[in-house]
Amino acid sequence: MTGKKVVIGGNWKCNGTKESVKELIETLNSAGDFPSNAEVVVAPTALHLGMAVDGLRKDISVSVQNLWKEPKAGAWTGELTVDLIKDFGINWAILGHSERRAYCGETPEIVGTKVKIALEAGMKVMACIGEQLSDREADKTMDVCKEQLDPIIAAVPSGAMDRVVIAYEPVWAIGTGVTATPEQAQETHEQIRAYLKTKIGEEAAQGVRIIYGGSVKGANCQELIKKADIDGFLVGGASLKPEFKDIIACSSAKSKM
Ligand SMILES: O=C(CO)COP(=O)(O)O
Repeated sequence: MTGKKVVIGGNWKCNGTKESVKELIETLNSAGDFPSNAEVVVAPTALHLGMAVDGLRKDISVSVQNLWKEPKAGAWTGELTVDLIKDFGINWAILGHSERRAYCGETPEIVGTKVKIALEAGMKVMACIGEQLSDREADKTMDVCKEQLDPIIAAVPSGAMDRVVIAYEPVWAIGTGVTATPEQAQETHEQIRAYLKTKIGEEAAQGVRIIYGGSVKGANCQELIKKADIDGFLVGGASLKPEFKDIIACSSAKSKM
């Protein structure tokens, strides 16, 4: 049995109405006890953060989906700085999501800067990495992951690695219904952990939670979570549905390993 908690993240992306978010909060609040080894985090849109912070049961943490690359509030129209986020009682950030890399011009260096800002402010981070289909086909999966990982690892202040979760999300599996097979996901997670070992040492690398994202559902989470280097999930579409409860529940399989 590993001592690590299983991270189950729900990335709501740019979805939700006041009504649907209210319903989702009620569904999660009435979901019964979660496995004791599950760490559940949901990331609503910026507009719905307040509803989630006020409305969700206290064993569900709330995350932002992004934050600004400067630490202090000020003249940054349209942005959220880490001091405002923390003031709201929010301690988690998803950073470097592939959609932000692809559509908002976030380079590996910008992601590194944001990781540093969040960690220096005491927050926990789900730092996302992952290759495109063309990278995988060209056998470049780990080259891309390393390029994205390097600035993230370099950004971690001393002693803060336990607040970093690496979310491996192959872009070809996001929102497509095509999940990486448990074997494919395990293979890359294992390679990511091996690379982390070369950077931060064996013990620290073993402690890092590496979670998988890309078309995770109630129907496939059981097989994925059994894999040795899969320490949880970052869920998109299915996190907006009642089946998110089933994905949380599968954490218990890890406590038996
Ligand atoms: O991008 C994701 C989570 O951050 C995954 O999204 P889907 O679960 O909808 O494929």
